[in-house]
Amino acid sequence: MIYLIGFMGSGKTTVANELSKKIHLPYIEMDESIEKNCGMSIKEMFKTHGETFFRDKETEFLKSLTNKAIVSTGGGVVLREENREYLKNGLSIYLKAEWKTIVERLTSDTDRPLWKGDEKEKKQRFEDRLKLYREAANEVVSVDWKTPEEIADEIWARLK
Ligand SMILES: Nc1ncnc2c1ncn2[C@@H]1O[C@H](COP(=O)(O)OP(=O)(O)OP(=O)(O)O)[C@@H](O)[C@H]1O
Ligand SMILES: O=C(O)C1=C[C@@H](O)[C@@H](O)[C@H](O)C1
Ligand SMILES: [Mg+2]
Repeated sequence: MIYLIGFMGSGKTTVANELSKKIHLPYIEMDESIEKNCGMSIKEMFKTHGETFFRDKETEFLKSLTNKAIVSTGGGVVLREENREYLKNGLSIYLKAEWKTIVERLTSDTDRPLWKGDEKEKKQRFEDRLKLYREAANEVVSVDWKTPEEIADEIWARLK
């Protein structure tokens, strides 16, 4: 299993799509799959059942995958230690983005329930997560100033 991990907006979905075409492996979108399984959007899930409910579903889904695939994970999948250990046992690639890159990409986003609050709150969440991504990663790839294709090529080169 190849897991792409990283903060919201780092490009996991975009790069998973690109990598999938390159190496002919199916790609799974964790957020979307969980939404489908639960019959509601993540935004709705946070609102009606709370974050813990979503995090339980996330761990459950992560551990349920069996067939080899590229998995675009949710940005917060690294919050639980058991998930970090699980990811590290596969092949997990951390798409590392600068704060500035994230802000540029998510400026007008309203769908991500944890992309909220003032700039300071969002930046704090970003900084608190950095060490968790590193802890869960087998490989780190910087994504700033690179096209999705260049990033997919770099990942592919490291996998060979
Ligand atoms: N390398 C890139 N260069 C320029 N724009 C990019 C790049 N990668 C992603 N983007 C853009 O940034 C935004 C966020 O990307 P994407 O949805 O792939 O991130 P994500 O890591 O999957 O986020 P989330 O964790 O919230 O699902 C999208 O609008 C996407 O088109
Ligand atoms: O960073 C996070 O905690 C999240 C990222 C998204 O991918 C979703 O999984 C959800 O919005 C939570
Ligand atoms: Mg995504």
